[in-house]
Order: sequence, then C-alpha cells, then structure tokens
Amino acid sequence: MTTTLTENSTAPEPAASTTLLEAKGVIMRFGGLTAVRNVDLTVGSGEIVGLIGPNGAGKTTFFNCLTGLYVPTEGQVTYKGTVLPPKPYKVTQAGISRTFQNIRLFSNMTVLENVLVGRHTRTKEGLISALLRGPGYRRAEAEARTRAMEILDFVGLAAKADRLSRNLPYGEQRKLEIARALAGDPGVLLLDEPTAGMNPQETRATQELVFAIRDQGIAVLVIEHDMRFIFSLCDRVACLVQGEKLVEGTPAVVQSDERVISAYLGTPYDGAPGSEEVAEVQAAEAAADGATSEEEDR
Ligand SMILES: Nc1ncnc2c1ncn2[C@@H]1O[C@H](COP(=O)(O)OP(=O)(O)OP(=O)(O)O)[C@@H](O)[C@H]1O
Repeated sequence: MTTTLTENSTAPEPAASTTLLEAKGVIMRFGGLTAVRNVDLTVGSGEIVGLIGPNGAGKTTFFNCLTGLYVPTEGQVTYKGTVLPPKPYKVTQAGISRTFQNIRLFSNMTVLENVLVGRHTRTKEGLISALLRGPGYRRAEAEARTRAMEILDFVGLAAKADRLSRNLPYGEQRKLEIARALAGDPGVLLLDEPTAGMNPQETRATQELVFAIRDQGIAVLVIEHDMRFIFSLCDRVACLVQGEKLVEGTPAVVQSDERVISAYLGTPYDGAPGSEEVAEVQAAEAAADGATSEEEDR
C-alpha cells in the first residue's frame, strides 16, 4: 500500500463516533421463514463492526436489507439519518458499498476496468455525453482513471492494472473486489466473508487492508466465520442466531458469552432462539413414538 485515498479521505475520525448506518427493527421474511428477526444495529464513524453467527443465521440476508437488494418486510435502514432507497445503485450513491460472499468480478475485463465499473456511480456524465465523447466526458473519464489507479495503488494492485481479472490469484481477486467497492467512495464499506478461502498470509493481509481502510475514514461492517480474524479486527461484534441478535459488545464480551459458544458448538441453552420450536418438535416426536410402541404392544 503506497498511497492514500485522497478524494474522499479525511484524517482518521476522533474517538467520539457519530452514527452513520442505522438499522432499526429489521425483519425479513421469505414466505413462512423469518430469516431476520427484529434486528437493530449501528455502524459509527471510525468503527469496524463484525457480524457473526452460524451458517444460516441470517447475516447475508441482513446485509442484503442494508444494501437495497432486499426491501425489509418491516423496519428501517438509514444512512446519516436519511432512509435508504430500496435500490442497490442508489444505496451505493448514498455512500454504502459492499462486496459479496462469492467473487463477482467481470472476468474478461482488466483489473483497472473492474474498478472503473465501481466508479460509475460517481461519474456525472450521461449517455449523450458518453456517445458524443465531448471534452466534459473525456475529462470525467481521465479523472475516473486517475482515481481508479489511486485505489489500485492503495490495495497494492497498481502493477497489475492491465491484467485480466480472471488471471489474478484468488487472494488478489478478493482484493480487487474491495478496490471496486472503494471506487464508489463509500462512507461505510460492507464486506461479506472477505477472507473466505484465503490462506493465513492472505487473511493477515486482508486484516491490514481493512485497518488501512478504516484509517482513511471509512467505517466497515464485516461478516466473517474466521473468529480469530473478527475478534482481532473489530471494535464491536454482533452475533446473530436464527435471525435474532443474540449478543453485541466488544470482542472480549462476545467471545466469552456462553450463548455464543453454544450457538457455534450447537449446544442448546434455555431460551435459545428457536428453542420453543425445537421443544414442540421433540414433544411431537415423543408423542408419535409413544403411539407407535402402544400399537406394537397390542
Ligand atoms: N432468497 C431467499 N429465499 C428464501 N429463503 C432464503 C433466501 N435467502 C436466504 N434464505 C434463508 O434465510 C436463512 C438465512 O440465510 P442467510 O444466507 O442470510 O444466512 P447466513 O448467516 O448468511 O449463512 P452463511 O453463513 O451460511 O452464509 C436461511 O435459512 C436461508 O435458507
């Protein structure tokens, strides 16, 4: 990482954090399935917030509610106090960018072109201007390229700007996804499992990159299964289980919470989300077993 992000960058935020992204009472239902249950979460300036939870806990669904991909069944998401529109590109324009769990690069485009695609939400020139290729368009295009190269330099991919993205090693493809998200000049960056499939060195490099992004004044919300990564990276961590926010606090608080440990080890505890349903199923199974053995006795 050799340069800083100049355009949108400010000095690292002072200790007092102001709320940027706020989710209130978010509920997401798919037919009969409630994937996210009444979740509140905030991300403040200068913060790195982690979102953890076992497989199927509702983390990605919640991300999708924050980024306009899903319209929450109930609840509200605001950025800097304004309700976010239910359209992903408008959410990006508002200042929230994201990466996806699975790599979504344009594999036949170069590294630079991929970042330029992420830049289009910040380009004001319209279709007519693009077709005419007038001076305004050419100036905007030159500015976009300069900015994209700055971002590639920041993530350490400037030397590979002209390579096809599909020819990058896996770890660098993930970095490129982050670069593309940064090209929207976000105030909050959402990362969905950024270290999935990475080796320990790549994971450490990703951690350094996230710290550097935070130091540029961009708040981060990150989903991750790698607990070592999350607990050494985040200022605050929230744990979802079966769509409900079970615990939220500092890494020290969350990692020692026995409900979180149980959720990961699969050991139920009194009052666990879904425990009533489990008890109902067990009672029904026990009743069915009883009926079968009575029939066999006869
Ligand atoms: N579009 C959809 N339609 C129906 N059900 C869905 C949809 N998307 C997610 N779900 C369900 O919602 C629940 C939460 O899924 P989600 O992918 O958000 O969990 P997750 O915590 O991100 O899991 P993982 O860690 O495995 O990625 C799951 O039961 C899933 O099957």
